[in-house]
Amino acid sequence: MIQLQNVSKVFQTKKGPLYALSHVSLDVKRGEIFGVIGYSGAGKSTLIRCVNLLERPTEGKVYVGGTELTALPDGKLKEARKKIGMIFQGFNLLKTATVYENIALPLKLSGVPKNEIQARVEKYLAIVGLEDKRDAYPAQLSGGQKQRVAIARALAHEPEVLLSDEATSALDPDTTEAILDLLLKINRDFGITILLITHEMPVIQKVCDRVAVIESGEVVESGSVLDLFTAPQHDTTKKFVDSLFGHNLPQSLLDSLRNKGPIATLSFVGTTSGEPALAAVSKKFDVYPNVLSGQITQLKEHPYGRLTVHFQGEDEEAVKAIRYLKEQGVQVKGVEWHDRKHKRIS
Ligand SMILES: Nc1ncnc2c1ncn2[C@@H]1O[C@H](COP(=O)(O)OP(=O)(O)OP(=O)(O)O)[C@@H](O)[C@H]1O
Repeated sequence: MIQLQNVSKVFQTKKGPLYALSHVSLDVKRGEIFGVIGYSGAGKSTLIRCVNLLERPTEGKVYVGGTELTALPDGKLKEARKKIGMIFQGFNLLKTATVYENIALPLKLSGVPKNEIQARVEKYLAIVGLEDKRDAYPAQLSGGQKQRVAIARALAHEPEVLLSDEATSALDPDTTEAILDLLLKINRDFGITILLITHEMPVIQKVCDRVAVIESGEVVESGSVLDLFTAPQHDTTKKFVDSLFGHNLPQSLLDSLRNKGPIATLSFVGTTSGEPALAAVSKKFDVYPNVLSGQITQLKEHPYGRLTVHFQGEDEEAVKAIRYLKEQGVQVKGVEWHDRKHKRIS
């Protein structure tokens, strides 16, 4: 549905050319929610603005719905952009216009007939749950309500694609949840393909099917959210995933426990695989697994758990226990022994 082929964007600065994007290729499939995550300055805004050509790539091709936008003359580009809605961190509402007018005016400008405008505004205000605010001004709304108006404004053009530029970054956690639920609903009920950029891993975790990690203008890793959570390859991806699971156990505790058996990080997908396997370990082997910290979290489709476990007992028994867990499909990582010389577990 959205394809970036070898897209680069170079800004000319006083210090010379700056590659905000460097040979980026992405393929977002129809109907999916695709996230791009990266730290500040990684190139996220430039990337999303290249999709609707708010920013024109210096090099490369951009396709939306099979049309190469980068090849269109201005008139046709304007038409093609109607298929692409966009929402922003700062909402971008007209302060002097009511909620109704904020949604209606852009429709009028793009030539939608008057009776159709009213029907659409009412329909999409109902979908975002703001029928009672139609005559309010933006200043009279909360951040979450402003973003709902912006979403209704985007949907009123009945786009095939919605671009979300850090849409929840200015919102508190509860409001973020509610807006993300609304994006999930829009994706599910209208089949709208969503491309979002964010620096927040919980956003990726909650709504995305696939994700690309961007750093210094380059995609350093991409894949399904599940694959990136369970087997991150690049250091930046690991940092993002770890940010959700930091354990912060005191070093003195870890040092003293390591003398009595290894400490390992277990990860598993689904509620059934990890915990029962761990419970079986104490019955099958002469080892006592103590959970030092842990979290089971919900990815869009699957529960995903990560536990830090101390295996108290003789090393030989701990080796067997860890091997057994791996056989049960549990990923075992970061095994720390007090004496590493004789341990290899495959
Ligand atoms: N118009 C511009 N002129 C010059 N440099 C720019 C311009 N726009 C962006 N840049 C630079 O391009 C790089 C990527 O910027 P971009 O805004 O895309 O990053 P980002 O990941 O969205 O960051 P943030 O999360 O802080 O918004 C940065 O080094 C930025 O300074």
